[in-house]
Amino acid sequence: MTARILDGKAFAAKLRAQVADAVVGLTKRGRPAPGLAVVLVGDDAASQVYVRNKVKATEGAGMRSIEHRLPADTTQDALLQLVASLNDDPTVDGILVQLPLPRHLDSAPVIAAISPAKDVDGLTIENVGRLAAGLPGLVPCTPLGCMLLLDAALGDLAGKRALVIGRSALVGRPIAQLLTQANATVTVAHSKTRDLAGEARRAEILVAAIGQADFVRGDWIAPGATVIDVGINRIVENGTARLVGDVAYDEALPVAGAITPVPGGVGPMTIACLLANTVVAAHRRHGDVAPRWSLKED
Ligand SMILES: NC(=O)C1=CN([C@@H]2O[C@H](COP(=O)(O)OP(=O)(O)OC[C@H]3O[C@@H](n4cnc5c(N)ncnc54)[C@H](OP(=O)(O)O)[C@@H]3O)[C@@H](O)[C@H]2O)C=CC1
Ligand SMILES: Nc1nc(=O)c2c([nH]1)NC[C@@H]1CN(c3ccc(C(=O)N[C@@H](CCC(=O)O)C(=O)O)cc3)C=[N+]21
Ligand SMILES: [Mg+2]
Repeated sequence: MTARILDGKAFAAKLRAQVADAVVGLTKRGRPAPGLAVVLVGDDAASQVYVRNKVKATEGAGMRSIEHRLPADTTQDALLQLVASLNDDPTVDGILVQLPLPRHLDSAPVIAAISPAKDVDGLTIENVGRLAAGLPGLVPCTPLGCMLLLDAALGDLAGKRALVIGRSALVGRPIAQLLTQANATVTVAHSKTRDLAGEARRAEILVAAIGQADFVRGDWIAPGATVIDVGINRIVENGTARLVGDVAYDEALPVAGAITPVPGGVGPMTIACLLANTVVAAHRRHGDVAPRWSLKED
């Protein structure tokens, strides 16, 4: 047996097409094309990849991309001022500040400065609270992408045992909340978890968001489980660099029922969801009913 490969690139293309349709709809009602502003301070490697792919996708969907690349020695005040000006800019519907910031900057006040209505990363206290309370808001892109993939792969998740490895504000925690909302039975593991392999073996859905190359081994995976590999790890082998996930993919392939590859899995979905969130934010700002996204076969 070999796992069904969940082709994130293909699913993301489908979502981007839905986003592009929604942009056409907005334009037909006389609304401006949605604008997405990205702020990158310094030169974090994972963020560089993200920004590059994002600019292309934004323009491909008929949206406007606004890029602010600031030097690594940018001051906290300058960054806060930039965020304030993006909040006030009527041509900007979504604001994303790339994390991590250089060490001399404090991310909490920067995130707090983002208008919740433009917070397409879903990181402000307002949107975190809305997700926790089950109220509509803006949901972080990677968790949203994982849920769309799971919905397409499995349909109803009610009663399924899910393990999320990782509890970050950007990835692990919101994924666990969305899985709970979808009626899965959710366990959250982290660096203090005892017998992680044992926890993993019980999971029908396994989400790895750790940041360690090939950390989850093949014999941790329950036969037939659905594996969502969020990790983006750059490794150098025989002098050449490549991206690998948090799951030992070759070991997992003969055991899992379905699996996302890296690259080509969750990453492209994150970008498509960023566009989707920006279009949702634009609809709400204009008082229009926001679209709903689904990648299920129809
Ligand atoms: N595909 C995509 O679109 C995206 C991919 N990523 C990638 O996903 C990965 C995770 O990102 P992020 O959540 O931001 O990372 P963080 O470093 O913020 O969080 C990592 C989490 O993994 C846990 N962890 C670390 N080591 C272990 C271990 N040995 N055993 C069990 N748990 C462990 C940590 O536990 P503790 O809390 O106890 O420290 C923490 O909760 C990274 O590779 C990142 O590059 C991130 C965003 C988007
Ligand atoms: N505020 C904030 N929000 C984020 O969501 C955020 C962030 N900061 N900082 C950096 C991480 C990392 N991240 C990625 C998203 C997509 C790809 C991606 O497109 N990956 C593709 C392409 C890889 C390639 O081009 O080689 C893939 O996996 O197939 C990668 C990495 C978002 N992050
Ligand atoms: Mg990927």
